[in-house]
Amino acid sequence: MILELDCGNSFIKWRVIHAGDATIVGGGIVDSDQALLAEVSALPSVRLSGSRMVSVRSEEETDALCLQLAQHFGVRVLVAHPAREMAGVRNGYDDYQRLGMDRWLAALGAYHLAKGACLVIDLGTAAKADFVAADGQHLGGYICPGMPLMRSQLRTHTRRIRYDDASAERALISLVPGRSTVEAVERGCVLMLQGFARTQIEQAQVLWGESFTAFLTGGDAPLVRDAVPQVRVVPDLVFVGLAIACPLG
Ligand SMILES: Nc1ncnc2c1ncn2[C@@H]1O[C@H](COP(=O)(O)OP(=O)(O)O)[C@@H](O)[C@H]1O
Ligand SMILES: CC(C)(COP(=O)(O)O)[C@@H](O)C(=O)NCCC(=O)O
Ligand SMILES: [K+]
Repeated sequence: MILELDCGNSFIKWRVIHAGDATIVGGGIVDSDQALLAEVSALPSVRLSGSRMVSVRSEEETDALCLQLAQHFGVRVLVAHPAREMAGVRNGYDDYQRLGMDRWLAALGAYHLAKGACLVIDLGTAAKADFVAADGQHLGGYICPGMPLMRSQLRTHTRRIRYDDASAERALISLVPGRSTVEAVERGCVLMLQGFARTQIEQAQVLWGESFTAFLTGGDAPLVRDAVPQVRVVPDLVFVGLAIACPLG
């Protein structure tokens, strides 16, 4: 069994797959290293033969987690590193090492699935878009604040915007103009995300007409999927790319 990890700025996404056929044994989303160790340990009869990881966290945090995983489960963790070119995709950044590894792997995964021009919209802590042309050239992309950052900026930099998580969730049953602070903020931020996603689709249409595949991923993908019906929602897109970048026998 292989443990796969996607360490974002807010959450660690993990799953355990069978080494042979990649069927999924279990998985989850956790907000700390401790919670990760606890959840993976709680899987019944799990025997890990290897592990692979993508991380956008600091080198120190990433190394510390790898060490804990090695001590806990006795596995060496393969960590994905930047590349100029991989699996037919050429990194489009001026300095390829600066491109976020989650973006790079999602682009590899998308190109692998699309086998042609593709757009990735990834809605996590940050909202990201990346464009890969039909010949595999990564054209670059965009980074904006995602839902958690938009929310916390408003809460932090205003004096009268305060509400709890439960009312935030209730506010999103509809997107009509808000009649309370929580509704106005939550719905406003979702419309911003939807606008971001739509604009990226329009950019792709300008580049490629209708000859492209758009992918939507990241924890907040459900908030925009109805606004961009032409996208393919692939929650594990980063893991698709991770398997390409870090093959394990
Ligand atoms: N089960 C879940 N646990 C935590 N966040 C979730 C969950 N499902 C959806 N989300 C949403 O996903 C967002 C985080 O997305 P994610 O792609 O994991 O971010 P990152 O990779 O930056 O850590 C949160 O803002 C939250 O709204
Ligand atoms: C843009 C990001 C912060 C997104 O992180 P996430 O929302 O996945 O937690 C990450 O991809 C990153 O640190 N990128 C490096 C900068 C860049 O891609 O240009
Ligand atoms: K991410």
